[in-house]
Amino acid sequence: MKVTIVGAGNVGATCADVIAYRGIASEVVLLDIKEGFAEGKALDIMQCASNTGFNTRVVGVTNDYSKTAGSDVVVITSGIPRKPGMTREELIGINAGIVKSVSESVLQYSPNTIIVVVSNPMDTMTYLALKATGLPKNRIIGMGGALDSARFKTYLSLALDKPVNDIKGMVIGGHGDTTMIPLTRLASYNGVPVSQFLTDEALGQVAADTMVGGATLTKLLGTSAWYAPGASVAYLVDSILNDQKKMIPCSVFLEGEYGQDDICIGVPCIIGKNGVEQIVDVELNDGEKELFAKSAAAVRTMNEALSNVL
Ligand SMILES: NC(=O)C1=CN([C@@H]2O[C@H](COP(=O)(O)OP(=O)(O)OC[C@H]3O[C@@H](n4cnc5c(N)ncnc54)[C@H](O)[C@@H]3O)[C@@H](O)[C@H]2O)C=CC1
Ligand SMILES: O=C([O-])CC(=O)C(=O)O
Repeated sequence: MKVTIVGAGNVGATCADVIAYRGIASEVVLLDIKEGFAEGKALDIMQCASNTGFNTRVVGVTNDYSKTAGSDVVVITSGIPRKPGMTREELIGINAGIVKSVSESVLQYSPNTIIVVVSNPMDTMTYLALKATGLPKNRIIGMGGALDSARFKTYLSLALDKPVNDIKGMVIGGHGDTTMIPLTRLASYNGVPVSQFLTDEALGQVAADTMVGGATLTKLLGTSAWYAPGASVAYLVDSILNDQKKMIPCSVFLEGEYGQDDICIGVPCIIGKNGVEQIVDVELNDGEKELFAKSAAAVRTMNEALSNVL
């Protein structure tokens, strides 16, 4: 199985590293516009193989899309990240043009591929990739919910002082500081609702920390995060390539689901070899429905800014 990752920066290279290390694909192509950069990252990752025990071939190329031909999955991480104090939405001016041209270029060589969009503002970039390529909606997947849910589970684990892998939880809605919706009501510690162990105040704090999870890291690091984002993309790619049919919140095109139309936004999906195989209809309560509608309204406003590229 072959995966191409466009953008060999922090997120793209980390994703390639996790995919190789875990043997998720037999070949990974890293592509970047910076001369020699992807080649260097690929070589560095390949030189881990004998000491960590993987056999994945990692190839780096400078803007040569012919080397990406026949990819089963293409991950788009190309574009600029935010700096402290910025929102993801402020990246649209530069990233929209990049995501549009990259998604068109990859399809020339991999017409049957599934595209995973990572570049921010991710929900709007996913919508742009879908509209620009005209691909069927099951083949365009925005990655944000897998990461936000990982952060949610991390903060729950810290608040509960329990192992993170005993905790289940999902974040839906937009991938923005104010648009994501951590589903605290449905989160559990080995099947037991976390509300049995945490006060409303503590749960509210977990939700608030989750929502600004990316901003917190951006402030600490001076640029946005990459370890958990790269691992979250690899987790999603694994579910596609190995047809795991995991339920993962992803930004996908809605046609009536969750009361929304003509928008890409995070909802729980079954992810397998066909990409988005099902949108799972979780019964939300009135408060959650209201938050989802507000989140969708904000994403829709952002999408209006695409009128000059679409
Ligand atoms: N959806 C999510 O959950 C997350 C999204 N992100 C987003 O991912 C994007 C990448 O973040 P980082 O890797 O930290 O940035 P980075 O700056 O480390 O890497 C971006 C790379 O894209 C390359 N690039 C730019 N234009 C290109 C083009 N036309 N073709 C090929 N490559 C091109 C640059 O040369 C650079 O190497 C940002 O937009 C960031 O906001 C980051 C983390 C999580
Ligand atoms: O915070 C950012 O800008 C990058 C991102 O989407 C994340 O880490 O969640």
